[in-house]
Amino acid sequence: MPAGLTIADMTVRFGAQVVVDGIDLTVAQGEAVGLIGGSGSGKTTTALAVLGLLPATARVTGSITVAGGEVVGARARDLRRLRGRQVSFVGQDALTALHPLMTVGRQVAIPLRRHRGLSGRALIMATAALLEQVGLPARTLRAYPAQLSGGQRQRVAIVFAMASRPALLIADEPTSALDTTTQAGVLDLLRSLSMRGEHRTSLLLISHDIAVVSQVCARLVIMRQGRVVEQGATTRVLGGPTHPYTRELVAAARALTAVPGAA
Ligand SMILES: Nc1ncnc2c1ncn2[C@@H]1O[C@H](COP(=O)(O)OP(=O)(O)OP(=O)(O)O)[C@@H](O)[C@H]1O
Repeated sequence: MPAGLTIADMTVRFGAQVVVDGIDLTVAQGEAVGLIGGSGSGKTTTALAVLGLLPATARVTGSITVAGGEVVGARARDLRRLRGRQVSFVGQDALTALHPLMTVGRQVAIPLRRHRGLSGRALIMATAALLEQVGLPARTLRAYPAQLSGGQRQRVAIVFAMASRPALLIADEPTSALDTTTQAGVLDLLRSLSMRGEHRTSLLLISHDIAVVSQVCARLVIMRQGRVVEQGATTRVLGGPTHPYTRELVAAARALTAVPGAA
C-alpha cells in the first residue's frame, strides 16, 4: 500500500543537541498510527519537521515523504503547496487555529474553496455537510469560535483540517485540553474519520497518553529521548510490550483505569 507518510533515518539537531535521532516511521494510506512519548521525547519536533515548519535553527537530515513528495530540503513554495493540500494539522488548542472574528462557516469555506474549488451553493452545502458529519448543528455555521464549547471548537478545527481531503492529518495532543467526556467524543470522531475509507486520509495521532492513542490507532510508535524504542500493532504493544519504557507506560495506563470499587 502506498504510504501517506514515510520518515526514514530522520535526525533533527538544534546546534549540537540531537532532539530526534535517526527515526523511521511509516503511516500507510488510510492507516492511523499513534506516536507516543513523554515530555521532550521529540514528538512535536517530528510533527513540525513533517509540516516543514521547524525554525531555521533546526537542521534536518534523512528523508520525509508525504504522499510521495519529499519534504526535507523542499523549497518554501513547494512546502506551502504541501501544507493544507497534502498534510493538515490539528493541535491542542483550537482557539489558536481558528480566527476569532470570522464565523465558523466562513472559515471552513476557505479550504473548500481553495483546495476543492467549490463556490456558491455547492460551497454552502459542502460546509453544512461537513459540520453535520462531525455532529455540529447547522447554526454552528453562523457562530464565532468564542461562542462554542472547547469540544465543539476542536470539532471545527478537525473539520477545517480535513476539508481539503489531505493525504495525511497530524493531530498533536488534540484532546489534552478537553474534559474526559468531551475527549471521548473527539476521539470517536478521529476514529470514525480514520476508518471512513472514502478519502483514505492517513492519521498520525501524537500524545503522551498511550490509553488515548490506543482507542484510535491500530499501530503504535513509542519514542523516548529522540529515538523510536518500540513499534507494533496496538494489541501486541499493549499485550506484550518489549521495551522497559513501553512496559512502564502500559502499567501506568492500567493502574489509572483500574478504578477502585469499579469492578
Ligand atoms: N526551537 C528549539 N530550539 C532548541 N531546542 C528545541 C527547540 N524546539 C524543541 N527543542 C528541544 O527538542 C526536544 C524535544 O522537544 P519536543 O517539543 O519535540 O518534545 P515533545 O515530545 O513534543 O514534548 P511535549 O510533550 O512536552 O511537547 C526538547 O528537549 C526541546 O527542548
